[in-house]
Amino acid sequence: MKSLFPVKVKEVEVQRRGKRLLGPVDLTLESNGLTIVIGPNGAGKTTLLRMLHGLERVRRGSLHWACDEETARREQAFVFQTPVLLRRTVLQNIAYPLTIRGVPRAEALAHARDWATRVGLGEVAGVQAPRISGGEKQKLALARALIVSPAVLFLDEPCSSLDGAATKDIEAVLRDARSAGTRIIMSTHDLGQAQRLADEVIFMVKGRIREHREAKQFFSAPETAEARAFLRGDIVE
Ligand SMILES: Nc1ncnc2c1ncn2[C@@H]1O[C@H](COP(=O)(O)OP(=O)(O)OP(=O)(O)O)[C@@H](O)[C@H]1O
Repeated sequence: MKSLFPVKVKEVEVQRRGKRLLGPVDLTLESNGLTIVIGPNGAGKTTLLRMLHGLERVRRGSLHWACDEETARREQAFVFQTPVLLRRTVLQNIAYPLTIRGVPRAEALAHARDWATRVGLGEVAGVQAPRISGGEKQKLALARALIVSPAVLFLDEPCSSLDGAATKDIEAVLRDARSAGTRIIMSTHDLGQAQRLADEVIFMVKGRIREHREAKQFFSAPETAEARAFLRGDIVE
């Protein structure tokens, strides 16, 4: 399969009801590393991820993956901050992306069972998905995204309402996915999580990318005054 990377974003703007939510943004993402998007509330982190995933209408500028559009679309998965679950069992939810791709039911469920165990949902595999806890729902969403081995995985604050144990489990699954070759791009409010996971950081303020750098450099010597203030814990507007 042809690589999706580099993906090139040139002067992209996203607007809603005449208000600019994002941009203009220039960004090139290479094929390696885990990218963490950080910045104050309302900085445009979610909109950036949605734009890259093709969920936002790009009003100005261009977005190009290195492959054809159909491959790019097929090879991406997105884990939303509040996962949408089917009113079925945990196992059936995890198997769903395979069943809609025509994988035989027994095979899809066997694969889903494997994923349920990997993300720590083995015990609740037969429970109706709406009844599981918030942390378990995020694990389900992650397993359901990873079961198709996407080339790219977007996650929008996947641990925002989770306790330490669930966060630790999810970070372990993400590290494994990265080692297995999935290119991860995720937003977080949690600076500790950003430091634990990031290979590179995108720092946003007011719909613009202010820094895009290797994580160690960003955290040890941020270039902009806004990033320095943000890392100190000051309010950045
Ligand atoms: N559906 C919408 N209609 C109008 N404005 C919106 C909509 N969704 C988001 N916005 C605005 O767009 C801007 C960027 O929002 P976005 O959710 O991308 O930021 P964020 O950095 O992810 O924020 P947070 O950290 O609070 O999740 C914000 O000013 C937000 O109020």
